[in-house]
Amino acid sequence: MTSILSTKNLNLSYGSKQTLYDIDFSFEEKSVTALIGPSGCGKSTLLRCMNRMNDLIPDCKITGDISYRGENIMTSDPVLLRRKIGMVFQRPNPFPKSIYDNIAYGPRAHGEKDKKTLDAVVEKSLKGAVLWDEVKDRLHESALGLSGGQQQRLCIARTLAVNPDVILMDEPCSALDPIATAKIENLIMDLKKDYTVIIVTHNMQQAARVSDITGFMYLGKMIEADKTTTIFSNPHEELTERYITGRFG
Ligand SMILES: Nc1ncnc2c1ncn2[C@@H]1O[C@H](COP(=O)(O)OP(=O)(O)OP(=O)(O)O)[C@@H](O)[C@H]1O
Repeated sequence: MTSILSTKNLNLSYGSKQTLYDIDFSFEEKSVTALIGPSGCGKSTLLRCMNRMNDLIPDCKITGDISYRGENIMTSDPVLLRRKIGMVFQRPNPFPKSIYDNIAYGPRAHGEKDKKTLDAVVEKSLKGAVLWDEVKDRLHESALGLSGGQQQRLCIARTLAVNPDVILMDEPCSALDPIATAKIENLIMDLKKDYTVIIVTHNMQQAARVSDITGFMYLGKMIEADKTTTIFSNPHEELTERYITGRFG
């Protein structure tokens, strides 16, 4: 396995409140990594560091290194970085536009004007997010008319449309019912053939089902990270065991 993103001595504070402590972590290419841990332990904060979403938060101070394919992300262009490291949020957030225009938005913003090319990107991205068959006959209808689960797959398709390398997912199923959740989970397992996926989840069964590697965080520290099967069957740290057996959190 090859490391695609890594952190070294990563510390982060919001104002005077330190939230991440000395995180040393490597994310492996074309695999699914789940970040788990009790509420407030810093999972989303760590995820947001990976495409510099925390830059948008005033008073957020980061020290240490984060590298993406060997390059320091703190000195790279954040717009290009976010194209390569896309993000899917907790609540589906389609634009109030047609299904087609949601997907074409990113490529157009990057200068693509050719209709045939855009048509092909829209089809490929929707197929990649396993949504094409459900929407191919209504591409020019509003995305807001889709169900919650369809909207979340649309948001994943919108991320795929700009040809990312890594997809960050922050609790992507927390607003969805079990059937829609199962579809997204299957999609995540499919996506790792072509992409690196990092997912924050509160749902330990979900982490166990979809991820190859799991990192357990507690109070801003990465307590333990290992193969998901090891974390859930034979964790090294007692704290991890207590968390995964439901004794706290
Ligand atoms: N924009 C912000 N400004 C100030 N503090 C923040 C901000 N975002 C998060 N925090 C604080 O940082 C800590 C970690 O939050 P974070 O959202 O990363 O945790 P989490 O593990 O993802 O939690 P949850 O599982 O509840 O989403 C919390 O104490 C939170 O209140």
